[in-house]
Amino acid sequence: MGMNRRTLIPAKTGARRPTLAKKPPLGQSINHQFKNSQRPFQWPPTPKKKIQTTSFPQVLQPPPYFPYKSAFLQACLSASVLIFGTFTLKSGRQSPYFFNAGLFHEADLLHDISIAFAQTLISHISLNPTFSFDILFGPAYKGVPLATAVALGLRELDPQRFRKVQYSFNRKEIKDHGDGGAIVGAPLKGKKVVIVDDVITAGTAMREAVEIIRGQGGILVGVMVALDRMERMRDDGGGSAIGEVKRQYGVPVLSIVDLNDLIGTLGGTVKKEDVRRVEEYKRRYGASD
Ligand SMILES: O=P(O)(O)OC[C@H]1O[C@H](OP(=O)(O)OP(=O)(O)O)[C@H](O)[C@@H]1O
Ligand SMILES: O=C(O)c1cc(=O)[nH]c(=O)[nH]1
Repeated sequence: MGMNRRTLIPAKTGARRPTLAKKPPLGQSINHQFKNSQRPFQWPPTPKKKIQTTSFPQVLQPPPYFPYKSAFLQACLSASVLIFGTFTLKSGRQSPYFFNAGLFHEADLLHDISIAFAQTLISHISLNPTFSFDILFGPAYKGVPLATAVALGLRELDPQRFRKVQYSFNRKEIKDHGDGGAIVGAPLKGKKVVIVDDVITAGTAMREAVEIIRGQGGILVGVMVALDRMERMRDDGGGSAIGEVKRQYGVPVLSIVDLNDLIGTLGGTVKKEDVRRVEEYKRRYGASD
């Protein structure tokens, strides 16, 4: 999100898509793989009684492992959500790779990302049982379908617990007619808010989203992105964008995957030169604190 959006510039030679040996069969979603893996998914436990809110008073068992991470990366590569070339980012940095969440534009893929996000949040809750939230907030634009989809993904994985989970998002331009205003969806006032977005790079979009949420009377309790690019907030050094958000707002920052997960998956699927450029970029802008 953000008003000073820079142009996405593909390389002169065109963005390169990774070559995959085999596209996962249609319908073999992350959830399917999760359900059919050797160590079956044990989340959620069947609740004994109906819970109307998204508070988590009891101690819950964490999922035993996280196979959705690699399944999610596979889905990203298959759908060319992850591309290689030269791209100008919102921060102005020239990146050798780009995560285009706009390409999760088919029901099957949107379902995959919604389940991966939901599993990420549920895993966090299971390890931090006092954590609670009321509403998901998706910063315009790419955060909009993501927050909406995550609400559905949570409801799918645990309908008892998440059937009342809410979502909202902002308009980049304030509407002056009809329903008007800058926020669409459930009101934020007095609610505990989790931001859902595609990536965090330098953290500018997150800070902008927090301003909007606070301006609406919401209380930020967490941040969740599909990809943590593990970059510094400032070009000239200092801590990571995620670290700065954690320190500044005192909230957890979750990601389905991060740059290290990504690099670990690239071998054999993309050109060696692309991997080298990503590693070089990481040396220049990378931070993990
Ligand atoms: O951490 P940062 O350095 O702020 O960069 C990441 C942000 O940049 C992109 O948003 P952008 O404003 O480009 O727009 P979009 O969602 O409308 O595509 C992306 O969707 C993130 O929100
Ligand atoms: O930093 C950005 O602007 C950015 C990076 C990325 O990988 N994907 C995206 O949509 N924006």
